[in-house]
Amino acid sequence: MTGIEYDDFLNREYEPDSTDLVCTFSIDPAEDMSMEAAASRVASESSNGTWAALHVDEDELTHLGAVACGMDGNEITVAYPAELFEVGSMPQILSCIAGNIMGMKAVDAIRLEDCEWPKSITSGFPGPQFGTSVAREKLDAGDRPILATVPKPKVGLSTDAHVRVGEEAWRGGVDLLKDDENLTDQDFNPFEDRLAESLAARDRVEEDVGERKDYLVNVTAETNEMLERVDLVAEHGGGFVMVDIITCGWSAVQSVRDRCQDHGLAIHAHRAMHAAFDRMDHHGVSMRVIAQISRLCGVDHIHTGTAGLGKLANEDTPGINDWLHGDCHGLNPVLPVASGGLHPGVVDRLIDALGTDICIQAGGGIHGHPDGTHAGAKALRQATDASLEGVPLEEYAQDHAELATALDKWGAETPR
Ligand SMILES: O=C(COP(=O)(O)O)[C@H](O)[C@H](O)COP(=O)(O)O
Ligand SMILES: [Mg+2]
Repeated sequence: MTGIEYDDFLNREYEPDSTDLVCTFSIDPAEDMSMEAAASRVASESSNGTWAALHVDEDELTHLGAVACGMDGNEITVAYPAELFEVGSMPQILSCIAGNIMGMKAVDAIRLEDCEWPKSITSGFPGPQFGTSVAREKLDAGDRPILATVPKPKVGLSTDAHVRVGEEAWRGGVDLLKDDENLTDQDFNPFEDRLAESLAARDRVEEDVGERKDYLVNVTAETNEMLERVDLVAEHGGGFVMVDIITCGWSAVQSVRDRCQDHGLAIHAHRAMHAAFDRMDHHGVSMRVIAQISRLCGVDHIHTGTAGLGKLANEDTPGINDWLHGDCHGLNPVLPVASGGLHPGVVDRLIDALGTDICIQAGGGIHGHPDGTHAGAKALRQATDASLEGVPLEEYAQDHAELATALDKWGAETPR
């Protein structure tokens, strides 16, 4: 028997091995705490320790205890043994690495900034079924960014109006119609009517324009209901579902991912409520980690911001997108979605900042076009084509009237 105390969770000499989950936190220790004291409490509470000294078999301590092993300024590194984690359970992992420690008195603030995921953990998760390949497997976008639009007003349109807006946008050149995060199954626009009528319109447009189109229908609901909605999407011939991944929760996301595998459906992840975790730069869970978790759970698209060119608070969009595109023990890459305040006049800078393996999503930047949705969609497509051809937007606009009108209205401003 040996005693476990906080000091047992601190070892500056420890070198994480390839099976450890290595997490980087930034912490503000409480006034009376040294960095070491705070770091050891973080490692203890997030693995197998508690506030009181315990008397246990030495093996239990060494096998399941996390180790605070790095300290650099206010950043600490904590290594977790893989055996601490249940295979394939994102809720269980988060109850460790982003659980009680978020509210500890030992720290005034703590933020989970980044994780290095070992194969022993990633192999318990499916990862994306399609990821970036949706551009070619489900759509005809080739190597250009996928273009998507969300009808506005975000809720309140009747089913007919919603479908009409979608049809105009598809015909104008966007690939994907998307529901907004708070449109699900309300009386003014019931889920199944909207699904059936939107997909019927999609089929008509595809026939006429000769390009594949699809619909990101928001299936978000209580989990069993959500799975039924996923089945309905497959029955009606849809290729994608959209899920509000934070508000419905990780366990529900895992269930949806399983069901989508049965039907060959791709998952568009909307991140509404993420800012409750990631907006503070000194506390919470970073968007980078939320994106990592989402990839493990198997979403195909995820919103990662606009590199400062849109309406929402800024974050490290290029860094997150690089991670989503990069290798992660063979999991498919995820397609990052840039959304929030985008319009044709910022598309050139967006592609410069984020490359072409992205989805560009615009709501107001299409439907707010002075000549309406069809012209707005054309302008977004023209801005994308111009950027890929390396032609300045103003020059391209000389013989593309819809883009010219959009640039007259919004210029290159980034909205607030
Ligand atoms: O409705 C929109 C965009 O509409 P618009 O194009 O009219 O601004 C999206 O839900 C949010 O912007 C998502 O933001 P994020 O991608 O940051 O989660
Ligand atoms: Mg929205």
